[in-house]
Amino acid sequence: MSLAMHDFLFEGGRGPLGVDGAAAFVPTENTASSTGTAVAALRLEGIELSFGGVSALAGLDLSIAKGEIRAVIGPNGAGKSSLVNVISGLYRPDSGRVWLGARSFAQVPTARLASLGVARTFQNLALFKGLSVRDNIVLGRVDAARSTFIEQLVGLGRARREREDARARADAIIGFLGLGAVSERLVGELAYGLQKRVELARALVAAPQLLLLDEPMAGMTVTEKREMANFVRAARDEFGTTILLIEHDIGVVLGLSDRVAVLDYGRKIADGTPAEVRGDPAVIDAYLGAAHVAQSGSD
Ligand SMILES: Nc1ncnc2c1ncn2[C@@H]1O[C@H](COP(=O)(O)OP(=O)(O)OP(=O)(O)O)[C@@H](O)[C@H]1O
Repeated sequence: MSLAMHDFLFEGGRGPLGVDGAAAFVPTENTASSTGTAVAALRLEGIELSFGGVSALAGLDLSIAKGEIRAVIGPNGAGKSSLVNVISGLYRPDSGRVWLGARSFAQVPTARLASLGVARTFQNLALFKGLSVRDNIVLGRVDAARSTFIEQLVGLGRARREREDARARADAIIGFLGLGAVSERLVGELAYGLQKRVELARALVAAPQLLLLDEPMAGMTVTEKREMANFVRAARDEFGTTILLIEHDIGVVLGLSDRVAVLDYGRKIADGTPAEVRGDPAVIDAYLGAAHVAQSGSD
């Protein structure tokens, strides 16, 4: 991809999580490294969340550096989805804070996610099955539009420019993710693996700085998983997108991620590079032990 195309697609560094954008905010203590210089793209601080008597997240700390592919894994019920829902503001933690760049929240404002530079995909597809691939992807950009409802209704000025921009960006993402041949097809007619790719496209078209991928490879064939892993890596490499990956397929996670955090009963029991996590006895006990290996092998 040319630099011009990159700049066109992703306004890297100018958004709320970007280096330039960070200057617009009040200085904070949100540092990702011991040198105290880098601001993490995302940092969770002491997140507690429970449902009735059930603790879903128990004092969770987690940080993601800019441009990192960061996986969170763990057995069923470990708290992975709760984590994504806290980051995207669907759940308000009982205590703790979520830092997006230099801004911190007790509860992330879901309605402002796009303007905060955050996009997500869902465990179960959340696409409009009766619309074309292209229209679904355009809608991902429209979510990030700044024009008012009246401007959009009248279709003039800023709203018209945003619509043209959304179409152009959708075309570029369609090319980037190899969806050109199916761009006019209805999403509901596509194979499941392709639908998941459309969902990735819809998230990427908003030019997010932080992308939350909730089980992006669930239900895919081995080939589809490999393709999806390549696209996720390409998105990070080309656009510098920071990625939080929730995924059950350990092979995919270890091959794709820079760092892996392992949850069990809402607690982080390990955190490190794929090689470190793979050899951690606590992880082997809690998750990669014989029972879990057998179970994940049957997915
Ligand atoms: N909305 C909810 N209401 C009640 N309990 C919930 C809710 N969401 C999560 N929980 C509970 O919180 C705990 C963590 O669940 P969560 O879905 O976050 O785990 P998970 O790691 O995503 O699991 P899975 O891999 O099966 O999707 C579980 O005990 C679950 O039953």
